[in-house]
Amino acid sequence: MKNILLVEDDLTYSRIIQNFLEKNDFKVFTCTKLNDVDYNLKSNDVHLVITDFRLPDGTGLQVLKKVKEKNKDSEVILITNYSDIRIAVKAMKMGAFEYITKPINPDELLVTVREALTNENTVSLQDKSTKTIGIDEYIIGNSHDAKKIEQHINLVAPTELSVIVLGETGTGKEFISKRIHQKSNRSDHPFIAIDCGALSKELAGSELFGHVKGAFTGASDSRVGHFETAKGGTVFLDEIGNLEYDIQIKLLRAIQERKIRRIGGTQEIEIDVRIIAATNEALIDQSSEGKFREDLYHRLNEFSLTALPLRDRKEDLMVFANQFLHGSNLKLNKNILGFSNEVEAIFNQYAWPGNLREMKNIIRRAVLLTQTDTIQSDVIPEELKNSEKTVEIKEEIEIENKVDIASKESELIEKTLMEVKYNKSKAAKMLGIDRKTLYNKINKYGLE
Ligand SMILES: Nc1ncnc2c1ncn2[C@@H]1O[C@H](COP(=O)(O)OP(=O)(O)OP(=O)(O)O)[C@@H](O)[C@H]1O
Repeated sequence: MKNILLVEDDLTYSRIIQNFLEKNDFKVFTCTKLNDVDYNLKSNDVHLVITDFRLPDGTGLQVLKKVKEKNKDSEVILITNYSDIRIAVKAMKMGAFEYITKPINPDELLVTVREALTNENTVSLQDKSTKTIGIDEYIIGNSHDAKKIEQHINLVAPTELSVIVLGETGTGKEFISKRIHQKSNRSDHPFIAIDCGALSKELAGSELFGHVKGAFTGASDSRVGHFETAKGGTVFLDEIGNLEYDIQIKLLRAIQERKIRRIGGTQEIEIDVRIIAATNEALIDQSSEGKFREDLYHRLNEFSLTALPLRDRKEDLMVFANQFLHGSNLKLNKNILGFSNEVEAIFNQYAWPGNLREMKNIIRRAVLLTQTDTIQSDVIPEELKNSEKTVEIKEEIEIENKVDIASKESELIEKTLMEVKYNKSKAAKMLGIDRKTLYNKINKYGLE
């Protein structure tokens, strides 16, 4: 029996969900606050967490962060209101398995829970494991751009070049990377996907390169890192822009020397991996601003590919929609034939901030709720029907991202300055920027 932790402060609601899931053979633990999550994760062998967004002492995103810190492969389902679409997109970006919206449709909840728990990556929160992606069908698309991406994949796959895949969240960067691996000479060896955003600062080095027994408090056994596990295969570094600066240095050394040393160890271990990294476009700016090491960026960027946002792939839009419809029909045992003209029109004007992932989720939900043979607009979320709001959401997401990057950059500069006792030449060197840029940034963020 699989164990679920439900974090919901509305006790009536919590009881209803708990009863419903227990009737369907799940064991459900409940708590009402963010503060109680740690205790519950520790004391119960939890396989899946379902959390409401609004909690009395925090948010579902904080729950998500806690769970992912404990084990990045564990799945979290977030419950939101329709009006919280931006939160939902953010949650997906942070690694939530799915978001479902209130009022909860029991069938939708059950399908989502079952999917999360049968996901081949799902492991108990008490386990530790790396993530390998499932074999979902890869769709090429019909547009000129889509065909060009496929050509580039075919071109670069058999080489040993490191690749950077650029693109917004949910555009298929991981899918593209996996396809490169599958078409490469390394395809019989592992494809190890690492979400750099979910690596904790303390354990990132150990996750990537392993550690020896006693290397740090809590290292009671030695451990093999992802670079060794991936021997002969491909390491996929997702959200590479989130790697801590000191890990960037270690990574650069590993790539250059083709050798690693486990944390706390003295022995040099040869590695045989190809690296594919994914990021959003901001990495180029981050690199020139010193947040991401330029030398590492160039090492990784021997070849680059860009996954286009869905809103710029109008020709491919319905190809994806129909394929996702087909996939959902199979999964949910339905036989829905297509979309109404109105739904197609809605899809065409929507900005799709969550790109393919968002589309797949919306179609799956629509399939679940449709009782006729065509998907009509009544099962499509309201947000999609209001294009002005769509543009607004997109702009707000962009602003949020910018603010986020700026605050991280300011933190990094401050930390570096403190480390080198405010010696600006040293700080600029460590950050990989010139002194003038550093002075400008100190002024910009008021760090003096
Ligand atoms: N070419 C494709 N064919 C079919 N489905 C796809 C394709 N690309 C992406 N998808 C669907 O979109 C989802 C998101 O893709 P993926 O995880 O590769 O995006 P991503 O850009 O790596 O996202 P993130 O930036 O959030 O890590 C996948 O789970 C898959 O269902």
